[in-house]
Amino acid sequence: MLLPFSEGELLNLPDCEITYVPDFLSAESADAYFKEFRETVTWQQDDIKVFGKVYPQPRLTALYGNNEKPYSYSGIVMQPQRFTPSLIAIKNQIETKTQVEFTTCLLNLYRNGKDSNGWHADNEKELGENPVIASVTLGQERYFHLKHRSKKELKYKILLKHGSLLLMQGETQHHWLHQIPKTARPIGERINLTFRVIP
Ligand SMILES: O=C(O)CCC(=O)C(=O)O
Ligand SMILES: [Fe+2]
Repeated sequence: MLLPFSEGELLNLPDCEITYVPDFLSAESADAYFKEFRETVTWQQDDIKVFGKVYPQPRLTALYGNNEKPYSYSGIVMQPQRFTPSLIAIKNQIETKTQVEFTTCLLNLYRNGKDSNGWHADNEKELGENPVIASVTLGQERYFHLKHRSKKELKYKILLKHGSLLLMQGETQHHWLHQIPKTARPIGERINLTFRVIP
């Protein structure tokens, strides 16, 4: 994947390849995209199964793509809708930087500080051996936590700001877990777009 260092910060962590690009979108286009996706995406709340118990997922989601391939995780199977022009525009902007062609975008809406995304790796088998994930943040900034699977002392957190891009690639999903924790602070809504490759 091509990404000149001048355009992003490669996190100084072992066993992973994670790049943060804080100013990926201008504030104006990030504002406009937030408003558009908030209003026009058909957000759904699925149930997830954790240790045999069923809970409503603590955020809303939607799936878009340029093929018919479903995406399955945590016992949920999502069918994609066709990419919208705005999702295609953002995807093209990411592809220019990364030289990777993305097929699918999972959108997350965190309505407030109680919404979250628990510890996981994006290692579903449809994503291939070394998944490439391009994650765009719109709206409220939230912390993104990382922890190494076996070296328990290795932890990291990064504040993902409005209009930023975070790229995970290489062996990242084999060795690290990530989460968006809850926060007790009164905060606003955040939309996250995670572009993925499901060939
Ligand atoms: O909201 C985020 O920044 C992370 C989302 C995520 O990890 C996922 O959808 O797999
Ligand atoms: Fe993830």
